[in-house]
Amino acid sequence: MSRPVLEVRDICIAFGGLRAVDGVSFSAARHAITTVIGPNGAGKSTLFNMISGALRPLEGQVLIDGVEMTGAAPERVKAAGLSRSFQITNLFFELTVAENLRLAAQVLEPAARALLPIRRSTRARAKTEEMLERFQLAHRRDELAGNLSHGDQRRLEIAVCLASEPKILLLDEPTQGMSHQDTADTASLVRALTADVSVLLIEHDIGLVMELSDHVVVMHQGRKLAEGPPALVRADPEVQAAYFGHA
Ligand SMILES: Nc1ncnc2c1ncn2[C@@H]1O[C@H](COP(=O)(O)OP(=O)(O)OP(=O)(O)O)[C@@H](O)[C@H]1O
Repeated sequence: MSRPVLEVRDICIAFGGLRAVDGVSFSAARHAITTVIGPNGAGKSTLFNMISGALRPLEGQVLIDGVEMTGAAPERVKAAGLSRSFQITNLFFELTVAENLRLAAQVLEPAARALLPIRRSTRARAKTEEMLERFQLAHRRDELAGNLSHGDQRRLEIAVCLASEPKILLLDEPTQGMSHQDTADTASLVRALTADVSVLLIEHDIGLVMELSDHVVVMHQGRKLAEGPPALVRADPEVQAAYFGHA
């Protein structure tokens, strides 16, 4: 079995007296979708914040592709191959769809070319075209990102995260606030992403969790309650009691 793309070992953090994440360990396999679920306040966002470098853990380790990244600044974690979608806040609303993508893809250019005119950035331009096609945004390429529908903005946000060719993509409720059709389209897009990238997802919609996930990690009150394939996790009586409100 190949080395997991992400390993979290016995990670902890406290806010005042509250152990918001308390001794959580799990691995995310390459080219798979690993989903973290749990009731409100379970510690999911705090866990993501420690993985992406926004918060420094009190104890434990985070390894990306075998390299220790515990407590590293978000820029270093990003350079190590982790990209995080902050819903739509990574977008520049006053720039066009294509410009948003080209900016994100600019990191693919060798440093020596960084100051050359944009028309010479061949890799960034090719990546922009690829993302426009793949995310069905080509017809909106010259539209300002701020003018897109909510669903298109969320799709552009994921495309922007992917444009830098990360190894692992953290997505926090990618379909939140989307229409039924946009949710279905985005779910199949996320599924297709695993050809290039490993996905770590926070998702509340249990239907989507079951449909998309290869592996599910259940959190409850800061701790890991269970993990495994989606159907097994869903059938677990402890998970039923804590998450679905019945035993
Ligand atoms: N910066 C902070 N300072 C103090 N307490 C915090 C802070 N961030 C999170 N918490 C607390 O830590 C616990 C875990 O919160 P977290 O946001 O990680 O949960 P969550 O599972 O992401 O919840 P939700 O599904 O509602 O987003 C909660 O009790 C929350 O109030």
